[in-house]
Amino acid sequence: MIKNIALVAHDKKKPEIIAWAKRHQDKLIKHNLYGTGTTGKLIKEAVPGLDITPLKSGPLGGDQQLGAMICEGKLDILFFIIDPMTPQPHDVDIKALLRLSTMYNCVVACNFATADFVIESPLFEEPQVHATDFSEYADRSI
Ligand SMILES: O=C(CO)COP(=O)(O)O
Repeated sequence: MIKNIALVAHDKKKPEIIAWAKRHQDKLIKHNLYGTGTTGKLIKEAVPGLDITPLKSGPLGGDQQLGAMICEGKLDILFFIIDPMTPQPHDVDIKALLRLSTMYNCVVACNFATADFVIESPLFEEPQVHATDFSEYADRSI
C-alpha cells in the first residue's frame, strides 16, 4: 500500500535524518515522499534515489502545509524529528502540526527510537486503519 510520508528535522537533527533516510531508503522509496524545504533538499542531495517533493521551509510555512495535508487526509505518516534543546521561531506552527497530527490520528515519530519502530512495523506497508471518529464534533462543519 503506497503511503504519503513526510520527512522533517530541525537543524541540529538534519545529519541524523539524512543517515536515517539512507539506512531506510529501500522502504521509503516505495512511497510518496514529502519534506519541509531544507530537510527535503538535503535528503534529496544525499540520497538521490529518494524523490522527495519539497514544501516550504518549516519556519516559512512548511509545517503549516503539512498540517493542511493532514486535515485533508493527504498524509499518512509524519517523521518529525524535533530538537528539544533549541528554541524555534515557528514554535506555534510546530505545536499546531503536532495538534493536528493528534486530532487526525496521523502516525507521528518525533525521535529516532520511534521512527525506527514505525518504519520496522509490519503495519508500515498496511492500509491505515485508524480513521478519526468525528461524531463528537457533529455540531461543527467538517
Ligand atoms: O523547521 C522545520 C520543522 O519545524 C523544518 O524545516 P526545514 O526542513 O525547512 O529546516
